[in-house]
Amino acid sequence: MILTVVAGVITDSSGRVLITQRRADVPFAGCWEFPGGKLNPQEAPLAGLARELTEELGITLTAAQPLITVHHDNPLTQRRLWLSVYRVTAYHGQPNGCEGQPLRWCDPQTLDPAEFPPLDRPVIRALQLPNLSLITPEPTGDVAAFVRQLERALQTGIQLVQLRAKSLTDGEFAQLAQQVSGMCQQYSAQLVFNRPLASLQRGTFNAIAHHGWHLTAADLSQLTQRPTAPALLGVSCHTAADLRHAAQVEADYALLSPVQPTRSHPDAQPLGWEQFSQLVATANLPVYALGGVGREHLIHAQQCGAQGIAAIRGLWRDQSQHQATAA
Ligand SMILES: Nc1nc2c([nH]c(=O)n2[C@H]2C[C@H](O)[C@@H](COP(=O)(O)OP(=O)(O)OP(=O)(O)O)O2)c(=O)[nH]1
Repeated sequence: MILTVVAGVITDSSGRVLITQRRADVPFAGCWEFPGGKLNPQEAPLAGLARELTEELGITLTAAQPLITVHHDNPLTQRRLWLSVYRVTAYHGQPNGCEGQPLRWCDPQTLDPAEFPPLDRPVIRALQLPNLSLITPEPTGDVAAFVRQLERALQTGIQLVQLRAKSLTDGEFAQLAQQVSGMCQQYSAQLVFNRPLASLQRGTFNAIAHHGWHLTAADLSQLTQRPTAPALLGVSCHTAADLRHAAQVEADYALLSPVQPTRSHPDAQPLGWEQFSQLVATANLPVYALGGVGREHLIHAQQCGAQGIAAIRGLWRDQSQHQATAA
């Protein structure tokens, strides 16, 4: 049996999101959740969301966009629950706990998955992650120029940076990472290191503040559970099996590639947007589109269910810089 639940993320003018507490006499009693509920038979998702938000909060929904859809199979009840979460982008009225439920407005970065039903974990991650993810190109020797260009990219609003420098030794990487980490902190951007799993597990870069890990699909396949060390764990995926494994080890997000033909991997067979959306639909974690994409593909990627796009070339220098360089 399939049960479909819709929920809405309502945001106030300072970016805080509204969460509500579940009653004591229902499953997941006392947990916090995003307001919403079960769809009625034949009910369209947005109509169901509008009904639930009126019943629970006394507001009138006028616009919403998909954020993420996640699912859970319960082997005991043989029930699959689909939870589709929308960002509420416009509504009328003032939210109230119409059913006596407590309400809280929270900074998304402070949401604690332990206070929510387990299915909300990827939903919370989706709220905490930006929609653009920069992968740095291979550094070519001039570290100062590399860091300057990174700063320009951060100034365009990049909030998630993957430092990828395959040609550097661990020692060289650590030196560069110190500077990159300082720069990312200055712009409040999240930073992940793309290094072999063994180096990351050895704690080679532990002295460098506040970084997460990014693992290749090959390294992901070595994991049997989420490593305890990084606060943020990103993984590269190319297949449905990779995505399943990423969700099993509770990675925070995946980069799924290549969506389109790309110069960096000319021999790889592109997924195309249709297959990309099919894979994202059951991924159970936030997924970025990677491979031959840039900012101009962001809206399309999100329409395909993605968190956003990840790119090297497409985000390292933005279009205006390209034009300035060309001119
Ligand atoms: N609304 C909501 N439900 C969630 C979230 N996360 C999550 O696992 N769920 C699950 C819990 C429940 O199994 C199911 C929602 O069912 P529910 O019984 O609360 O829905 P409802 O409001 O239609 O309740 P009712 O009228 O039938 O009493 O979805 C979430 O963030 N929001």
